[in-house]
Amino acid sequence: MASFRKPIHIETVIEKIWKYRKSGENETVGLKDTLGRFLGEDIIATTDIPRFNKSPYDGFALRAIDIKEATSDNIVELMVIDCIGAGMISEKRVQPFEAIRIMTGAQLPDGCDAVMMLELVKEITKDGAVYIQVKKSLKQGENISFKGEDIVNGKKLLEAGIKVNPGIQSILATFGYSQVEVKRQPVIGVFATGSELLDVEDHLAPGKIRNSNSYMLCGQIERSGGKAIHYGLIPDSLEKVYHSINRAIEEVDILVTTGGVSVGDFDYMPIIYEKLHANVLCNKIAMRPGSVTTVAEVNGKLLFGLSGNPSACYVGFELFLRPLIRDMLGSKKPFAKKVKAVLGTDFPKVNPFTRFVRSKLYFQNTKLIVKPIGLDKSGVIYSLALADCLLVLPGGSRGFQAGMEVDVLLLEDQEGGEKY
Ligand SMILES: Nc1nc2c(c(=O)[nH]1)N[C@H]1C(S)=C(S)[C@@H](COP(=O)(O)OP(=O)(O)OC[C@H]3O[C@@H](n4cnc5c(N)ncnc54)[C@H](O)[C@@H]3O)O[C@H]1N2
Ligand code: MOO
Ligand SMILES: [Mg+2]
Repeated sequence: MASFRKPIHIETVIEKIWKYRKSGENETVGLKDTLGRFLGEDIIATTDIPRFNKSPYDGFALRAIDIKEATSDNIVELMVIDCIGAGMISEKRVQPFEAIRIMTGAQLPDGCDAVMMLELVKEITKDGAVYIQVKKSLKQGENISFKGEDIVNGKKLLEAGIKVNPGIQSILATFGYSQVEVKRQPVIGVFATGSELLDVEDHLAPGKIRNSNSYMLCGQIERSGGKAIHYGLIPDSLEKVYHSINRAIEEVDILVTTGGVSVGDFDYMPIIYEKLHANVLCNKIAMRPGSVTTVAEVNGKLLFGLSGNPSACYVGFELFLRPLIRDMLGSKKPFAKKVKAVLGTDFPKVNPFTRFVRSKLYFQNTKLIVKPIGLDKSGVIYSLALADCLLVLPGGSRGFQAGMEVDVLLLEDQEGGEKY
């Protein structure tokens, strides 16, 4: 007989699971392998950037004072005494009315305080010496990239827990990090349970469907920064599911199952939690979809029983597993980022539980508009492919009208939020 389950609030679930979160350890990886990883250490500048005053143009380094009066009617001639490219240093020092030919990126020679672009001067040769004819003046400091203008030595540039993007890889390379401390990726095992399930390569048979949740969950785990172990399928068999879970739980930081958590005859997960002597933290959450999301703890490890219904499974992962994974990766903003948007269409359906509607964001002039996408049923999959956010509609007895301001949780954002 199905037992009554008391729904609990999302915040309470977070509080309960947060007690079992584990801070992730660090590991060292080569710089090329850091993309998408999370920094395990703060990154502090160890030099000024640029390291020296340098030329941003191919041109001539000169003294601004010498060309102060230069105009097209008053051409000033400077003698060119040297030529340097990036990586070269001039040993010469300019005297009045002298210049040094300089290429982009080369260190500005001592005594020079401005750079004139090549295209703006005429070069001539007189008595075997090269001169430039200058037709315009420059201010002191004009056309120079100054030492430290980008980054000052000693500045804290990036905090541990930030996701590495290509720009961060450029910083790491600049400061000589051939090896980088990153957070170890939490390992999350995924089992799909259900006798109706087939593998992707299997031919369809009457009453059967292909397992899509495992692939979706592994993708969600990887999008969150974790490492997924795809354990495959288990039919609805108490013994098989129990033994598979018992074995796998040793190999992972968190174990996720989909299916079999509701009250059906073949929904064995509740009995399996008992058999595992698991501490069930929740088995009904005041949310839609995903109300059957179950979380249990076995010897300090979390076991998530997500719904078999694909959309409920997806939402359960995003609300509870994503923040846990991000937290283990050292993120100070482990939750999905929440923004305000304008509801683009009426949503009359009422529900006592908070609803998370797969939706899409649009810009309309300067306004951010959110519209539900696809069918709002927990068994559907198409909306998952198209959604870039979850529209949050608080539970209650009234529907929602177009034009109302609503909260939206971003699915693809990488910065995150401090809470829901
Ligand atoms: N009498 C009641 N029935 C149901 C209740 C309830 O409260 N009382 N809750 C409903 C809600 S809400 C949900 S959500 C589902 C949860 O079901 P389970 O978590 O037990 O999942 P299953 O029964 O195993 O499967 C549900 C559905 O999802 C399909 N499925 C399962 N696994 C996969 C997979 N890996 N890939 C794709 N699709 C999958 C499965 O074939 C079913 O159609 O229970 C409601 N019932
Ligand atoms: O637990 Mo269900 O997800 O509301 O369809
Ligand atoms: Mg079921």
